[in-house]
Amino acid sequence: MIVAIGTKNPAKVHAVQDSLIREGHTFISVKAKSGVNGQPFSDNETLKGARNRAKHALAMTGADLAFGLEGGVQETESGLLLCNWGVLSHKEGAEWIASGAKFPLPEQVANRLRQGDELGTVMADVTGNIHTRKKEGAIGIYTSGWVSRKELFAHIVRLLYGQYVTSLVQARH
Ligand SMILES: O=P(O)(O)OP(=O)(O)OP(=O)(O)OC[C@H]1O[C@@H](n2cnc3c(O)ncnc32)[C@H](O)[C@@H]1O
Ligand SMILES: [Mg+2]
Repeated sequence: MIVAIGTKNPAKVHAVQDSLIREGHTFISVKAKSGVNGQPFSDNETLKGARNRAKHALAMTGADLAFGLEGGVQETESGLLLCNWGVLSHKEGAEWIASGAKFPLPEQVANRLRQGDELGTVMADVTGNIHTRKKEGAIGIYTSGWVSRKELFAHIVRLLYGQYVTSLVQARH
């Protein structure tokens, strides 16, 4: 099967490829538009970005399945939480969704986002490395490496793919 991934960000691409390594699929990664703000500010907007990326990746490649993975933030009473969403779209129209683990960003980082900066830019300033969003990510920095951005997306990928496999099993009964 051909599996598309709606991004060129290696943290996301490797999350898909490594998680599904034993499935024998062919992967194509394409820069797919999210159609939402560069820095989504709610669960809904982040999910919408993931869905748009999955749909666009399917259309751009003619693949059988496509992953859309999107990062955003969500304002809560306990601070600004990093949130991540994924959508897996099948060419026949079926779709599965899943979100990732959440944690609060430090207040000084959260305040820059509230003022309009993107997290990728803020993390580049904090770490002095413009590639942080493609590597360990904010989650890697603020957990001292205990959870990386790739691991976070890998969990979402397994939640999505597992739901897809379950639908195949159920279709046989
Ligand atoms: O190339 P794409 O797939 O767009 O990857 P991205 O890193 O821009 O990721 P998103 O668009 O999904 O994330 C929205 C914004 O949040 C940033 N971001 C999200 N999670 C991050 C993390 O863990 N570390 C650093 N920046 C992060 C990201 O750089 C964007 O500014
Ligand atoms: Mg982006």
